[in-house]
Parts: sequence; C-alpha cells; structure tokens
Amino acid sequence: MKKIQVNIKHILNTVNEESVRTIQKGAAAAGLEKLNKGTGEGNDFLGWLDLPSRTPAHHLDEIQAVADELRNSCDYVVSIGIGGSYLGAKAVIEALSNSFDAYTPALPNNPKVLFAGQNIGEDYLYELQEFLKDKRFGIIVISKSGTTIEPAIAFRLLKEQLEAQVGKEKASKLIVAITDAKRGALRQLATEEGYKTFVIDDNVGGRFSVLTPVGLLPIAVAGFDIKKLVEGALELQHDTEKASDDNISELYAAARNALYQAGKKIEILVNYNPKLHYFGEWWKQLYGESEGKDHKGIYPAAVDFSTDLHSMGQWIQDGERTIFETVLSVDSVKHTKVIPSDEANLDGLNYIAGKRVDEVNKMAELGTRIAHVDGGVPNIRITIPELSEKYLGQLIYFFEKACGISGYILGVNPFNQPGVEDYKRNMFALLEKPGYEEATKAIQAKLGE
Ligand SMILES: O=P(O)(O)OC[C@H]1O[C@](O)(CO)[C@@H](O)[C@@H]1O
Repeated sequence: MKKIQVNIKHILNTVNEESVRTIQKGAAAAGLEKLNKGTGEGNDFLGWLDLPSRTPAHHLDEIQAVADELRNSCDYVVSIGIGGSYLGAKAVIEALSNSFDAYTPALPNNPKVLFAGQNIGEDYLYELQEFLKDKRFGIIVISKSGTTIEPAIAFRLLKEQLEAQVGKEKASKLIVAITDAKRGALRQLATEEGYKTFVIDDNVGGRFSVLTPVGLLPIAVAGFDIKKLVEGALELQHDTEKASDDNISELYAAARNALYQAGKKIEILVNYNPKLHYFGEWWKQLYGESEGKDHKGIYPAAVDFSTDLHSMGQWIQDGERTIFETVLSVDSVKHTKVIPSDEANLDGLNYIAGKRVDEVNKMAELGTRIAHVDGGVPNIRITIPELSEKYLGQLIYFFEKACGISGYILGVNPFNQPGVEDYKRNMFALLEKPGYEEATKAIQAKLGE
C-alpha cells in the first residue's frame, strides 16, 4: 500500500542521526504519550486525535447529502471563515482542482467554492458581491463564536444579498452554519432563521478542524471525495499511534527540533507543485499558532518552487544560515506533457525535447536540494505518491500529529493561541463605542503617531 514517506538523510551534515533518534525515543515519544493519555497541556483540545476513527460513515453521508443539496441548487457556494475555518478546505480544494477553474464559469451541479471572511478587504467584498449579482449562490458560514469580525462582516453582507436576491425563506435553505453546539451568536442566529447546521466540537481547535464539517463540507461541495480523505487520515492515525522508529510523525517532530536546537530557527515548507501553495498556508497556521509561544518556536515559512527560486532562491542559498527546508515532493502527476523539439533550437534546449515536463521539474528539485544542502540548508523530504484525497488525508493527519508532538518537545501548549487575541482586543477597543475616540488616541500615542 502506498503511503507518504519522510526522509531525513539530507539533514545529517547538520545534526547526526543519533541525536535525532535520541529526541525521537525520548522527548518525541513522551510527547506522543501525553497526546495518547491526555496528560499534556491543552488536553481539552485533543478531539482531532482520533477524529478519523471516530467519524462514522453516516456522519460523512449527512455532510455529503447537504453538499449535494447545495450542488443541486447553486452555481457558486461562498465558504465564509478565517484561519482554521478557511485554510484546510482551501488547501485541499486547490490541491485537487484544475488550476484554471478560477477562470471558467461554474457548471450546473458542480458549483465553484469561493471564499470570503478571511480578510477585511472592502474591494474584495465589493467585487465578490458584484460577481454574485443574479447568480445562483449559497453560503457556508463557519465560526465557533459568530463574532469574529472578518467572517461576521462578510456574512452580514452576503446574507443580506442572498435574501434580497431569492427572498428570506429560500435564502435560509441556502445557508449552512457550522458553529458551536450551543453557544455563540451564530448558533443563536441559525436557530432563529432555521439554517441547517453542523457542530464544531469544543475539543477541536480551528487549525485542527479540517477533517470536521469545517473542512469536509466545502470540500464535498467542490466535488471531492471526503470519504477517501478521511480514509487516508485514518491510515496515518493508525500508523502514528504508537512510539516506534517507523512513526513518521515522531520522526519529523524529532528532526525539526534537533535542527532548532542546532540553531535552525526557520523552517521553509517547499513545494514543487503550484497546487500545493495553500497547503503551505494551512501548514503555516498549524505550526505557527501551535508553537510560537513563550518567545520560542520555529518560524514556519513556505515557498513555491521553482517559481520562488527566482525570487527567494538567492536568500535560501546564500543568506543567513538559520534555515532548514521541508520539501513536499509529489511522485506522480496526473497528466502527461512532453516537451517538443524545435528545429531552430534558438533556446538551445533540444536536449530536453522528448522529456516530460515533470522529469525536468524533478531534476530542478534534485539539483536544488543538492545545492541547498551543500550551501548549509538541511533538507527534510516528504514524498507524496500523488495529489489525491487519500494522500492529502494522510498528509494532513501526519502534520497534525507531528505538530502536537513537536509542541510538547518544545515545551509549549500546542493547542491554545493567546497571542491571536491581542490584536482583536486592540481592534475592538478602537471600533467599539463608547470610548472609541479615546481608545484610538491612546493606541496612536503608544505607537508614537
Ligand atoms: O471560529 P471563530 O470563532 O470565528 O474563530 C476564527 C478563527 O480564530 C482562530 O482560532 C485563530 O485565528 C482560528 O483558527 C479560528 O478558526
């Protein structure tokens, strides 16, 4: 059976295998035990740990049925959410979609999933609303609290538009809310308006929620197989349950911490497939929010190669030596494209004529890896057999499990995000009345403005 794999061979000129294995057998195994026994900090947020095995087929059928209703009635479905309520679905949909879907009109019964509520861009919202004028659209609104400002603004606008376009009653059938089981503004509104709802469990944090309806519903609406996604995750749940040399989540967590302890403070997630761009964004939130605490933590960055070799390649090859790379390498692509021969051969590239584009890409990957390792940038390599629901499910669970273990190795609570609250407090203080003016002045004075 094919699986994703982790290779640490190319970090061994920076940290030796023994030190990685020592961390794996010691701190990583202890971290895994904390997860399994629920004895670590943040243990009230471990609902994601056995989510694949706890998700019954009928729950997936229910999500699929709601997705099918939206697919039948809409040409566009706007998924509204931010952070963990956005990035997982976006990452999977982008990885599996045709790259030019964005430029093609949605087909009946195969709606395009659009995203909103992940920014406060007035022009973005204006253009989205203009685009949706007179179109058949529905809304998935995802927010535990219902008061997060970005999705709340987007939802107000789109709800008003939908109600104006199809009437209040029909609109209520085209809106699905994913929120807290009992509490919060969105739960109250959904009850009052009679929206179909799904629950975000209390023990699953936003960035670990892609395998709940938060990620699964938009992914199913986009036409992808959520059963296969969960199936893939389940395989990795089983594989990473016990401490062992073959546990790839433990291995990755141990390797990145060995590198961190050796002074490598920045991890760059590298892909060689543009479809994985948003997977990098999802990964950044997962590791950034989980580990950046108590003035500690590897800084998670991401690049798309070979595109960014022509912008960031210089820095990576030759800049400060505080970085390491984790390369996502996809074994097989879906389509075949052979490079044609050219009689004039002005670009001098006839020597690659007849080769597949992916063969060139793989050589770019290999050449870059050698150059970066030689240049003092250790490389962890993760291979993915192909971009499909199953392997993305494996990859998601692999990274989630490794993230929990890694946070415990680092000595932080991987499941809270106290820092995210700070900007919210300031923004609300600036916007809220009474005291709006004074609060604005106080903050501006603090910033010396
Ligand atoms: O679900 P809510 O309450 O809108 O919160 C939004 C988001 O805030 C975060 O917790 C932190 O940014 C996200 O992961 C989460 O999904």
